[in-house]
Amino acid sequence: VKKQMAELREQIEKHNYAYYVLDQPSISDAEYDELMRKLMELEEQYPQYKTPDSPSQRVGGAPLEAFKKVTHRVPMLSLSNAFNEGDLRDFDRRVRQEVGDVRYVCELKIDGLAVSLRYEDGYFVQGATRGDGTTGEDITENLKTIRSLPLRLQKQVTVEVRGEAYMPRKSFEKLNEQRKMNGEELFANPRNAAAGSLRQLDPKIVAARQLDVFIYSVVNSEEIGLVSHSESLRYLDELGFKTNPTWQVCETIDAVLAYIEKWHERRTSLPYDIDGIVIKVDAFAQQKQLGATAKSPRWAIAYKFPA
Ligand SMILES: COc1nc2nc(N)nc(N)c2nc1C
Repeated sequence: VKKQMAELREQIEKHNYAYYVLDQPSISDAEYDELMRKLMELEEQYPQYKTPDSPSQRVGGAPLEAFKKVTHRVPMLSLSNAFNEGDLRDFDRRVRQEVGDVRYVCELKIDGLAVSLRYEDGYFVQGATRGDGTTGEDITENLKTIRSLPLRLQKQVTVEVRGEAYMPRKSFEKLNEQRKMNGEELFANPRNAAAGSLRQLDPKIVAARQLDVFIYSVVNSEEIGLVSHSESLRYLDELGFKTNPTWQVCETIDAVLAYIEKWHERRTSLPYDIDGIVIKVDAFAQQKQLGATAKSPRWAIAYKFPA
């Protein structure tokens, strides 16, 4: 039975990955539900074979009294902003003055909320909100309900990663439909809906909100031996995280401006809200040279779309 349950977990997480990370369903919902039912029945009968990474942990346990506080070992900084081409050219000039020739990585800035996820030997052990950058709230149980968040990585590594939890626009519209029917106050936008959902003390409510997450950085990248941001993004894919596939290396600020133009036009075709573009120096050695202020990294900037 123990082996049968391990195989069931493996199978269900494989379908989970295909559906929620690759967006390519591998079995029908009915078959998936049947596998889940079978696993939860066996976990009822043989609790001794239940494991922390079991997909049954995603449906949400008992509501919490309150959220525990979490101190971030590496502060979660916020990005400084650029509002026009001049700001971006100033950023590029300053960076080149300090580090010489440089490559950037451009990414969509998802309009959600920053989260930090810790894994030990490949198992998800804790997830927290940004909070004030130093102290956040432990929302581990709520984050487990996000189907694209792996409960166990493809490698047995101890890693801390950061990303953006968000509510896809379809989930947002469905949620507000329901709230309208129940005469409840509507959420103003997907970002508020995601923040409000992750602050729920009852994980079962969170599970129903159909949140998602994009992972965009490895905190202990040096320890792991990664040398650039683009390499980290590939590493995150290998570990089984959901990363946003639209990132691009840009050798010049003109290429950055072109990327911004492209995604400013295309953003309504995305299934989630973005509020800008993030530009990062790719090489970690150069990021280190540029360092950070108390508030923000000096090797990255967020270009905000005009409201
Ligand atoms: C390096 O720090 C960051 N990187 C980011 N990257 C993306 N794509 N989106 C963000 N919101 C973001 N936020 C921060 C603080």
